[in-house]
Amino acid sequence: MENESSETRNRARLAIMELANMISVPMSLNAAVRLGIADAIWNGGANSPLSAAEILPRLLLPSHTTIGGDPENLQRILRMLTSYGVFSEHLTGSIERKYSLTDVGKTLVTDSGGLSYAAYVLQHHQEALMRAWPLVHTAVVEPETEPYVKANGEAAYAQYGKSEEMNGLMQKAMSGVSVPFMKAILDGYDGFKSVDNLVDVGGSAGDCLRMILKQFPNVREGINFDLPEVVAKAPNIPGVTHVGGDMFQSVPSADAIFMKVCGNIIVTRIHLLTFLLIGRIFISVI
Ligand SMILES: C[S@@+](CC[C@H](N)C(=O)[O-])C[C@H]1O[C@@H](n2cnc3c(N)ncnc32)[C@H](O)[C@@H]1O
Repeated sequence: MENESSETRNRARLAIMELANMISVPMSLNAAVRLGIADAIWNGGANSPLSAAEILPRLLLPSHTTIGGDPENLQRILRMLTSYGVFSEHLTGSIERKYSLTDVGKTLVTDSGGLSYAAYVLQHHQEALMRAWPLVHTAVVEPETEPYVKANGEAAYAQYGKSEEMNGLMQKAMSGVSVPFMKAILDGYDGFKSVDNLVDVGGSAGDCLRMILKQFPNVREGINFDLPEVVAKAPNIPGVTHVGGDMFQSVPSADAIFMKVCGNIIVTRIHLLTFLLIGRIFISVI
């Protein structure tokens, strides 16, 4: 082993300690969302730098909070997330630190449609997922059963289907991520202009189809295909038919197939899916 006092060893020890404590970053982010810090600072577009004591009365504190909250602990969360680019810290002569939102922080601000990335943050830290993370090592030694199933007794989507709360959070998270993403896609992509009917496989609440149909009136029929429990909760969208089923069994036919997935849940099985499909396929992975 190298000399323990060398610069390289010092940096390595710090790096491993930072990694060991890394959980504090997403947990602080989760806390910031639960408290509604982004909307409080945004304050209808002002985004003026505010101290922790000024932010505190604007937060979503439960009604039983008698002491009005703790500004010091709030500041710890603000400083942690400032290190990761969510907030900007302002030191203006006084010793009081003030915080505004960066572009990253602004993704958590609720828009006029009630959406933001906040639900995505909450969805990724819900209790069932948090129970699975400490079991990741078992995916190596006992790969037959995935950690989520070991922790919760069934697969994630099966569980979402039974729980209104989990299903609702999933749909809200997907809408929050997909609406701005689809705006960006539709700004520069015109591949739907010769499509008459389109099926969105794993379309969740149908936001992507709604936006495609609005921009491309030539798409006369949209089929939002997802698990039966998911489409049962999807809203009515003119021109869109919700169809429930399992994509690994079959998918409804159409001129073209649209598939937007976040992460690798479905991508790992896309090779199987492509055998089931006929027609043009538009796959987007973010
Ligand atoms: C990560 S979400 C993506 C949702 C949507 N495409 C978007 O980008 O906003 C994956 C979607 O696939 C759906 N899904 C998962 N397994 C499925 C299956 N076997 N058959 C049909 N849909 C499925 C889920 O219910 C969920 O709505």
